[in-house]
Amino acid sequence: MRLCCCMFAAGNMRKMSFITIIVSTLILIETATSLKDCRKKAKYRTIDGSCNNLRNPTWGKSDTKLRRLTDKDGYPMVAYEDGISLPRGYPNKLPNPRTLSNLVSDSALGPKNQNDRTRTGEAMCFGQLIAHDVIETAAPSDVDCCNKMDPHFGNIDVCFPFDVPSGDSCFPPSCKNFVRAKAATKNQYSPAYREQVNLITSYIDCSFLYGSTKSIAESVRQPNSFLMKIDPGNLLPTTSGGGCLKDTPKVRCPFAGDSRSVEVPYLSLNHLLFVREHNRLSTRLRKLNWCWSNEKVFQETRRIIIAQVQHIVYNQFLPVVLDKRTMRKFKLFSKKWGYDNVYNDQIDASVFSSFSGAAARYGHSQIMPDVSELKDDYTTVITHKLEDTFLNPYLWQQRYGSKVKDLTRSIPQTQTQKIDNFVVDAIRNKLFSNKNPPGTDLFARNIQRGREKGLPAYNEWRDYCGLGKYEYFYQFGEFGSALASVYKSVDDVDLIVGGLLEKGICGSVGPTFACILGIQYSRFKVGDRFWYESDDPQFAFSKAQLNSIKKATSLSKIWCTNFGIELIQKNIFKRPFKYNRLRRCKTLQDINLSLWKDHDCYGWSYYLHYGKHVQ
Ligand code: HEM
Ligand SMILES: [Ca+2]
Repeated sequence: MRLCCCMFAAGNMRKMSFITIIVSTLILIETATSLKDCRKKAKYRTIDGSCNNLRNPTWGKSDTKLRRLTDKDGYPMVAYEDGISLPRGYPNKLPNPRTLSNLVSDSALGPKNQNDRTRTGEAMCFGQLIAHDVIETAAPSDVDCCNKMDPHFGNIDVCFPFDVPSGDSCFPPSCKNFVRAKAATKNQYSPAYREQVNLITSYIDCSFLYGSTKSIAESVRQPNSFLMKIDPGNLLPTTSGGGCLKDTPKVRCPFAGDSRSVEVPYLSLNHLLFVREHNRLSTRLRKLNWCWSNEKVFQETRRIIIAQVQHIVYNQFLPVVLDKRTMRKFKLFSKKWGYDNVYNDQIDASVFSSFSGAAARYGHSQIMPDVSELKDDYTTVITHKLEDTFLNPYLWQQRYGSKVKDLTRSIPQTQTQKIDNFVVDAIRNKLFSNKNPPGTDLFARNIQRGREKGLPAYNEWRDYCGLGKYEYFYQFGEFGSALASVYKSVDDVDLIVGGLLEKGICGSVGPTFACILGIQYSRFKVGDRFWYESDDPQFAFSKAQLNSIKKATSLSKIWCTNFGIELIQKNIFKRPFKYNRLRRCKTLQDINLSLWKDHDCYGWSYYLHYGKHVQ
């Protein structure tokens, strides 16, 4: 057994190049079996992301495996303790995650004011929405790993709970439940190591709005219509059951294209934004092109909304996450005008594990401690503690959504927390405390998640990114000695811990996370056949339409139009300063939908009215 462990020690396993060969074989086999199902000339994306890549139709599809990057020698970036499935450091080679969380991410250890000087609350909220467009790792929800009576208790394949050590300032010594992400089912072509499953489409395709499966896609749409379902008050539609707080009246739990929409009000409001935008644009398209079928109006609207979101992500959102050099290095900005044929069918856009398990979670450090309302005088503020709002739709649902305007007026005016190693108490000490008291610690969970997913340690990623490994703890800066007190080696430091301790340029993420995010966001773009700047005649926008999307799309305009906000700055992710001052909503440009006027409809209309068909 000992021998076996040595053989498969985390580092050694990466030297097993046959795994890479097996992975590529697997992909080819998947391709061969499902290519025939693809409609090669389809104008619209499939809901589940299949057939985006015509050579490998399952790339980026929902309900497929997460990927691993391969290092320069072609070995996968994976680091299970036994090389196959045991969490990195298992059973006790690495520090307790809660101890680490207390040592490096307790906001009491940081400066008094941890607000970001330039970024707004929406920089955080939209970050979560986009994270929920690309990744939802499958995990069982009904297991209690701290309960001896649970059939999975003590089974490391399923359970990986952690202890709260004595002397904790918030929790009594106790066991914290932690269930491992579901292992993907294996077949003869699978890699030897455990892999996880992404339940949603990896593409930036607004699956948070339209769903990643046929059944969700159907349930969010109004039957026989081009519209999305809404509730009275123009709110998210509701259902009985769902993941809401148990005090929520039985039939009032909201649902959306992604199952996590009710996690926090910030997120629900962002979901609501795009439901409203879909209904706004589709209603206008229907008026413009009365001869289109409901399905055509729906799909054309979907295509425009996805283009808007892709444009916002790459030109407005990512620049507040990544420094300019990284944006340029990975060619993330769109071209100012016209088409840009970036598509490369060799690039797999599927999410890889260290993106979802660590780097893309940078946003947890940005979460603000309050949800606030801002009245229309733009000075009166009412705040609600974040911990009272988890899984609770009451705030924005009450009185047919009467508070939606005040809540959404506030988000672009509040400051987000800095991207750093500190995490607010609501998230680190009270996560879901209103559902399962006394709650849990999201930072500790992130550490535990990285280990159970076999993510290579921080230093491996520094090496991968060409940044050079750290040799001494002092290189981690002010928290180096805290790390030295619990880790045995610099090489052991967890990716999420080291990544968030790095300082980025002008408040963006540090170099290791910039590298991981840069690679993944480049793949989302270059690996997406339906990328909005494509000139593929099968589905491309006309040049005029594309230029209108580029020129007139801003999240600020979509926000103020759909929420009825009077004043907003042009760049919603940055606070209103000199060059980004507050202005009237109507002064911001809107997409020019008349460019979607279908002259065929007008020909028919003329024919019906005047008995003569003109083209
Ligand atoms: C606003 C409050 C937020 C809450 C309450 C929250 C909560 C959570 C929770 C409970 C998880 C699962 C943790 C685990 O067990 O592994 C999670 C995962 C994640 N979060 Fe957040 N989060 C928030 C905001 C954000 C933001 C702002 C971002 C990014 C900018 C983000 C990115 C992610 C990512 C990428 C994952 C991994 C998803 C997966 O693999 O399924 N979250 N979050
Ligand atoms: Ca998606």
